[in-house]
Amino acid sequence: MTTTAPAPVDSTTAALTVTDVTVRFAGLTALDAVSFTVEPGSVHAVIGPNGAGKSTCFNVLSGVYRATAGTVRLGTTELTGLAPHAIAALGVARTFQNLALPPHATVADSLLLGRHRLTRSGFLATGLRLPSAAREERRHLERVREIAEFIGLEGALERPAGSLPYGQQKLVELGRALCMEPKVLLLDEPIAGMTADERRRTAAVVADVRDSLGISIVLVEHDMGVVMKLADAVTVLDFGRRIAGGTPAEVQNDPAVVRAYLGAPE
Ligand SMILES: Nc1ncnc2c1ncn2[C@@H]1O[C@H](COP(=O)(O)OP(=O)(O)OP(=O)(O)O)[C@@H](O)[C@H]1O
Repeated sequence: MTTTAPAPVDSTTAALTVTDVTVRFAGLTALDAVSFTVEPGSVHAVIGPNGAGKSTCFNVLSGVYRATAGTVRLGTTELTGLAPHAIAALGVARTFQNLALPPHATVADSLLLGRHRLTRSGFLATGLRLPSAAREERRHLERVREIAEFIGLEGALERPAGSLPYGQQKLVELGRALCMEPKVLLLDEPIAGMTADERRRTAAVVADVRDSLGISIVLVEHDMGVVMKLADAVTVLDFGRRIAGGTPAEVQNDPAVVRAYLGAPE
């Protein structure tokens, strides 16, 4: 579905390693010593029934919540306890479950927001319209165009992002995260609320992000069909604990997973 793929990130992208992460909220253990590894260039789904701890896990990875104990590392770089912007700057980008696009900004401007941390020219150089700043701006716009093409929205660059159908707005969000040139992309229910067509299109883009760009993806998703089709590995949570992990086929047949989903007695 894509024509021009943006240049791939370093194919030796590091693994994202979650080790014994525990998160406690007053009296409640939302995550209990959870460990898993997101292999470079893979789609790793985190699933589980309602209240299992998926969002909490996502929020720890993106730095919104601080783990009570345990570590998160990208390669050898410690991410534990860093602020969200610092984690993003180290190459872990996220999308949001609810749309977080400025309502009147064009698609191009929305994508450019993702380039912000990569912008070198200072305020003064840009303000004075120095040639170096102009060159840099051209480079960013070129990249924005490539990424718009990658997500299939090159024809919509000058349209207000808020005027697009919901599924396309979600793709703009994904594109904005890609504009950060991440090593790992955290996707929080990327297809929730979409039509069947939008779901198919988004799933294809997500697969393409892995296959063409080599970016690792952590996918928190309720739609089992999509998880089973897209994921290379699955971590299953229930009541804050990791109850199973493996390939989609392995976890699907795991009695603990079946019990957790069906609520059958032990
Ligand atoms: N900020 C918070 N303060 C207190 N408790 C929280 C907070 N966030 C989550 N929890 C609790 O932690 C547990 C895990 O919630 P979490 O939202 O991570 O689960 P989930 O698997 O994402 O659920 P769902 O599928 O319903 O979104 C729940 O019991 C929830 O009520």
